[in-house]
Amino acid sequence: MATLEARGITAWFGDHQVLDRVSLTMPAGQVTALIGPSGCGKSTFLRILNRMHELVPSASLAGEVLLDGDDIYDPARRLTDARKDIGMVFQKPNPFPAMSIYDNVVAGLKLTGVRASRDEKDYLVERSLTSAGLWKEVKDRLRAPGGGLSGGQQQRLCIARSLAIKPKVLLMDEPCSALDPTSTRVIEETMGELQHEVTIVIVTHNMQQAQRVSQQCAFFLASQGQPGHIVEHGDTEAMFDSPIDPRTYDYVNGRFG
Ligand SMILES: Nc1ncnc2c1ncn2[C@@H]1O[C@H](COP(=O)(O)OP(=O)(O)OP(=O)(O)O)[C@@H](O)[C@H]1O
Repeated sequence: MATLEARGITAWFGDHQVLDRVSLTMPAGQVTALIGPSGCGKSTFLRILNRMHELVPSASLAGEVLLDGDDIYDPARRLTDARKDIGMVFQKPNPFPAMSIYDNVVAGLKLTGVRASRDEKDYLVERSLTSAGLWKEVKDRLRAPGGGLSGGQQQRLCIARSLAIKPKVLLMDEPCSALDPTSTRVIEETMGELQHEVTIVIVTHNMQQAQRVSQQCAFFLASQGQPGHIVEHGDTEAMFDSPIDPRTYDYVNGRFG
């Protein structure tokens, strides 16, 4: 578990500036929700937090991302270290469909250069699936393909896959938007339990979800000619009950976006 701090993040795709000097502290052991209308740069910001932004050829950025004080963009740090410490779960569950549930969970180990014995893997699979709230449902069919699970189970499998490499931070980009309400509830409960072992940052369009799962919240906005920036951030309860900026009030009350 670690505190993630973005300082003065400005981002471009080619000459299109999409973020302007975004600074935000995402405290250890808490869930931070990033909210705001479509296109205001939430996903771009999230992808900057684990160095995925640089995978887009036209992308560039300025600013710093500090993980417990260490800049993840420091040239002396390896890219794989940032990815190992800061995991990501995407909108659409993306397990390897033909691979077994077991192998899906341990799939990230090789990629990050972690060697593990059979016993260690067995332990890691049970631990990660338990943390992701999926163990009881799959413990008798660990050799069945991951693609055979329901959408909600697949998303929890992806969470387990991320947890297996023991990240300090877990980034979640609209993790429930492809799921039904029951699966959404299960993922939200899982997040509540996970936050004691990993710092969570979630992008969500669902205001009720932001209120249910997060303790911190940041409202992003982009407007004509103005790149995405944070209008207001702070305690989730305060942001929803007594926002300072009228645009935050309008957004959290469903008046635009
Ligand atoms: N790969 C890309 N190449 C060029 N422009 C991009 C790329 N990805 C995003 N953008 C642009 O960057 C801006 C911010 O997009 P981003 O996806 O970060 O916003 P968002 O707030 O996450 O939106 P949504 O809520 O719809 O997912 C948009 O103008 C978008 O068109």
